[in-house]
Amino acid sequence: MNPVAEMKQITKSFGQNHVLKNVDFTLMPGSIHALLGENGTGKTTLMNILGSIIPKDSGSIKLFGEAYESNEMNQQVAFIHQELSLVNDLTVFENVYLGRELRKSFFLDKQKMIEETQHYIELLDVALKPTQMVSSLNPALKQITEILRAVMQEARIIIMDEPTSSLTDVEIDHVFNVIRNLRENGVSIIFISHKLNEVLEICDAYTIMRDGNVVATGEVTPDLTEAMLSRHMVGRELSTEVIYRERPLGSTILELANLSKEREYKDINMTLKKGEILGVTGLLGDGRSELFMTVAGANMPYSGSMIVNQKTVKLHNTTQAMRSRITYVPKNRKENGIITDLSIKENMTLPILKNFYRNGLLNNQAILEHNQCYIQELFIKISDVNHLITSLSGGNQQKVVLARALGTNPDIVILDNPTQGVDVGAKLEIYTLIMKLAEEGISFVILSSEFPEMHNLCDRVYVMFQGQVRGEFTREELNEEDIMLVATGGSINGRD
Ligand SMILES: Nc1ncnc2c1ncn2[C@@H]1O[C@H](COP(=O)(O)OP(=O)(O)OP(=O)(O)O)[C@@H](O)[C@H]1O
Repeated sequence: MNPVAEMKQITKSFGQNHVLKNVDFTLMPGSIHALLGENGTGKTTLMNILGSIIPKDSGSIKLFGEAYESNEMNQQVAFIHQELSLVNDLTVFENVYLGRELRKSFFLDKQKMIEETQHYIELLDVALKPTQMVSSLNPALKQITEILRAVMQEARIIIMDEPTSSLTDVEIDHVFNVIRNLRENGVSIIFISHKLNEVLEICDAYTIMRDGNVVATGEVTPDLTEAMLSRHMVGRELSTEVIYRERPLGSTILELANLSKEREYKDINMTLKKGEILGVTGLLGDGRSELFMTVAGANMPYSGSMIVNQKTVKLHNTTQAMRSRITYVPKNRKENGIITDLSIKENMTLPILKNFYRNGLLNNQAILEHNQCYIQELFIKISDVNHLITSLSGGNQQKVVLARALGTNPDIVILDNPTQGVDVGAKLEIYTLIMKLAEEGISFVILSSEFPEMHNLCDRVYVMFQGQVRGEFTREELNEEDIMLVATGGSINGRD
């Protein structure tokens, strides 16, 4: 069998930053191939070259056996980025045909487009309708619509950049079925991911990059383990110790009493203690993000009461929340977390910029020192803080967003999906920092779908289902099966 893509000795630099140093990458037909590596190691850059989004500096590429210059567009290679490019206000078939609509003389041939879309929906065996509005789809079906678009463009190679990073377990299964279906139809998939369990579950082959080089490549065999993959990724053995440390907790710092918001969440009663790390989990539609957006002053109006530091507060906006020393990192960094037109420095310090004025002038040195502290604590890979935030890799952008939140000197930090796109080693570093700050008395609310994340960090976990709290687990009671049961509407031993 001949490879469908062969990249040889690829190099790429951005200024003085030599990102790819003679990288070789081979993709076989009908293979699901994982591309792995720490944040900022060059995975997206390599794939941007294969997908002809940016040019290489040197090296050669063969596609389907023929020499290929990456400045030519090639419909046979599709790149599905983390931030999906669908138009919410259009239907599935309109999105699929966007920019290449079928016409009958001067008019759009809607009927034909709907029929063709339906044909491919059946081929992929998914529960979609061509005429459904994209805005009504859950994240998994949006991801699948992107895949549908790629397939209908006759793509033979589909690059997926962390396709599951904002999906729940049930949705991931759904997307995986579609990916397996594509493999059966001879499509090759490049699967960029930091979730090593998923790599072992679905991939046939893997390539691991470190610092712009390929350090390992091979087949996914039954004896391959997550530990083996992560050792290659970070170049050392990663600690398997749980980061959680027993410690005394303070008095209640946040109390939510009968908090309700129509169609989002109902009768929420929760408490958070000083220095506590509280997990809140559930499945799609559980209402946890909406609830804590309210607590962060970003989702009004609500009924019920909120007591922060013994005072009843009525928050109307995020500035008021910040005054109550509540800070918040939203999920979906690209849409809600970063300001793309601003530099790394500005993104890191924006909410506290006023603290750096001396006699009416901005003290740049103080900003740099503040930033430097977090760059070191969170191991952020940055060549120049004055560069645009978008010049950073996804995982490093996420760390900047975390640094911004922690830099506001908060009492309560709400983190929604905090380690989205962050590599395995860096995750542990973030958990270690959270634990250290909790020991210093900062309280955390971690909204997460990842059990290992909660197990590493949390003192207590609330489980939500359809906008209501349906279970509360102490650390001793934490176990994945019971949480899943409650998250899907069940109850354990008669408990609700
Ligand atoms: N357009 C750009 N301008 C300047 N530097 C860039 C640009 N794109 C990427 N880089 C740099 O190239 C390096 C590799 O980034 P890349 O996005 O390829 O990493 P990655 O392995 O995909 O990381 P992650 O897992 O965090 O997504 C980073 O140091 C990044 O800052």
